[in-house]
Amino acid sequence: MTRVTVMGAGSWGTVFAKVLVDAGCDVVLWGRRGEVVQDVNERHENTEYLPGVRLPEGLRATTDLAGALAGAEFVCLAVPAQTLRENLAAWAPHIPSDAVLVSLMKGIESGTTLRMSEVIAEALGAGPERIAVVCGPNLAMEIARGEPGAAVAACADERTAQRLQATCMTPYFRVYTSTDVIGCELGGAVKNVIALCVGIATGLGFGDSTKALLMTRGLAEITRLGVGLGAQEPTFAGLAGLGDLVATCSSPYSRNRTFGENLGRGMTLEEVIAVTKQTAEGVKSSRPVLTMARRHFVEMPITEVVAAVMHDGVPIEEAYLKLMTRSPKPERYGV
Ligand SMILES: NC(=O)c1ccc[n+]([C@@H]2O[C@H](COP(=O)([O-])OP(=O)(O)OC[C@H]3O[C@@H](n4cnc5c(N)ncnc54)[C@H](O)[C@@H]3O)[C@@H](O)[C@H]2O)c1
Ligand SMILES: O=P(O)(O)OC[C@H](O)CO
Repeated sequence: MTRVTVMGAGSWGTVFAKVLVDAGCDVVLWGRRGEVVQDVNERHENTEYLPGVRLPEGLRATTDLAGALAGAEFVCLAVPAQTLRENLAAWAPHIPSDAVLVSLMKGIESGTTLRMSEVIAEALGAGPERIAVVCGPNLAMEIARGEPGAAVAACADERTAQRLQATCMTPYFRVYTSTDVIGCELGGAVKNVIALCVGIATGLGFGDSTKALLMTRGLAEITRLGVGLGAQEPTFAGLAGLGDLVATCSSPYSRNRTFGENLGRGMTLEEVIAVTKQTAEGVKSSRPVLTMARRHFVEMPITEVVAAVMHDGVPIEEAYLKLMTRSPKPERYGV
């Protein structure tokens, strides 16, 4: 039995741990809070994050860091992107030196503009053959219910990607491999920024034509950035690109889309932050994504207005006008 540790007992960490148990692994879920851990162990539920979802009895949860990580062959990381570096500093002494480190996260580190795999490499000094990511259209609640879903397991080393694929495939969760770590991570992180914009449009009362416009042009700017940073263009037509963008921008389960929708409905940024209990990665990631884009001379107009609304106090009406009154140009997809 493959021994896997999942670090972070929020929505996705808990669901991915369930997937791993269903795939036949020996899984330990590490959480910070005793009450969540107790809930998982005693009631087989994570009431706070996934009310009503029955978790497998074989899933063990713990707050004991050393015990959780001892003997892990895969360590899956599912904490908010902006907390990863400080967490890894505390976890590092307990992580087995040959464990594969799997990012389940979809964010870009503020300040450094690093992807999660890059933060892992820096913080743990691990080589690319030990660092993988899992990305795709995976809304926690839907995968938790066993609805058919799929993801991409990406690693620079194809054999590691294949090992990871074998570790988390179930009859309801299909996993493909890729060696395009950059493309998968950027697809996952930047779609959150586009979903914020789609949410704002939804909150303003706009319909499917506007949403399709934002998703299509959003994919164009994600692809431009990705290719500029060395990703493979076809990745953005796949599960980690188009797939995740469509799922997130369409789903009322998406925290990013919901965050934007609340803003579009007229709540202030402070009010939306106060009612958002789970992680909406696009809010903080919008700024470092824009910084990367500028550094690489990539135009990202949707990201630009989202970052302006989230960080510079620009009113959404102004942002909307700015997007719609850009200079006329031919339609271009990708670079
Ligand atoms: N929820 C989904 O549907 C989904 C799907 C795929 C990927 N993801 C990605 O997974 C990552 C985690 O998201 P989530 O949905 O589990 O978020 P969440 O908000 O549901 O849970 C976050 C977890 O991290 C913990 N946490 C918060 N601050 C922490 C800190 N400083 N140190 C340690 N732990 C801390 C919380 O207690 C909680 O257990 C994000 O990058 C997200 O984009 C989420
Ligand atoms: O709830 P969100 O907006 O973080 O999106 C969840 C997943 O990333 C969808 O694939």
